[in-house]
Amino acid sequence: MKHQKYCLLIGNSRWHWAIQKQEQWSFSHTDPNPKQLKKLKNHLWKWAAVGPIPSSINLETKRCIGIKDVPLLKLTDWIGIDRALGGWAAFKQAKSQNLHSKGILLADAGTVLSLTRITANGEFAGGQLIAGLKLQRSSMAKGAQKLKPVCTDNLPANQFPISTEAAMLKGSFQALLGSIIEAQKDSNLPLWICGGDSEILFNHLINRQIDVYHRPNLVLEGMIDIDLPSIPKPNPEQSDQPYWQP
Ligand SMILES: Nc1ncnc2c1ncn2[C@@H]1O[C@H](COP(=O)(O)OP(=O)(O)O)[C@@H](O)[C@H]1O
Ligand SMILES: CC(C)(COP(=O)(O)O)[C@@H](O)C(=O)NCCC(=O)O
Repeated sequence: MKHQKYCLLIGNSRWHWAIQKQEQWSFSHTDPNPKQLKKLKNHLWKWAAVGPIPSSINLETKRCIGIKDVPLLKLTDWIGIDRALGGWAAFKQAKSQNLHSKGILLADAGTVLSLTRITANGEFAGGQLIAGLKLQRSSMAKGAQKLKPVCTDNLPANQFPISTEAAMLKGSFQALLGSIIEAQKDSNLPLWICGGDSEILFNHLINRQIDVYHRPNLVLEGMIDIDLPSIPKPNPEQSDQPYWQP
């Protein structure tokens, strides 16, 4: 089966792909791989980056999504494109289900946990940035003499573990969970959550009487939907375009 087109978001930990097969989009998250990207760079439909772009590859600038392409109001030019796209996609989905009357709060649990507030009118209204789960754990190991890198992702069930590693795992997770719960309380907005650590966070959030919607691939969904004035709209009749699977 041929892949008609794909989108790439370069994150700070991983590369995130949306791949269209026939009429269906699927999503995949890979380690950065400049060699593979070199092979397919001429076939990318749209791309965007908040992480490092390999210097050896010239990706087509007309296919790069910028802040100006995202139809939210009051966006700053320094906000991460992943926050803008995720916020727009969440706002659009909320609006289509009539869940946007108060606005929304987006939590993107990536390398950095970004909290992004969007008003009922679709305006960017600030947020918070917190070191993400892996980053918290690696920073503790780097910055404290007696803390070693954690070797597992398994979250301890015990709220107050005895071992150092389990305490690091639990503490970093609670830092994220607590930040999200507190921000949701402060904003009193429905919470949308996406990103690499969103599933485990969602599983802990659903029991907390919070209005929470889990859409792990919101940023890629935003990329698929966004119109770029510089590139033609896809022709659904044309199924023999070049393809590549990450
Ligand atoms: N295979 C994986 N590789 C790296 N991080 C992963 C993986 N699976 C889940 N994660 C979690 O995802 C988080 C990074 O989220 P991700 O959405 O990949 O970040 P980014 O968009 O910044 O590249 C990490 O904190 C980590 O705990
Ligand atoms: C906050 C981020 C580092 C998150 O990146 P990620 O963890 O998703 O790779 C990124 O959105 C970014 O570089 N933002 C620029 C600053 C801002 O949004 O205010």
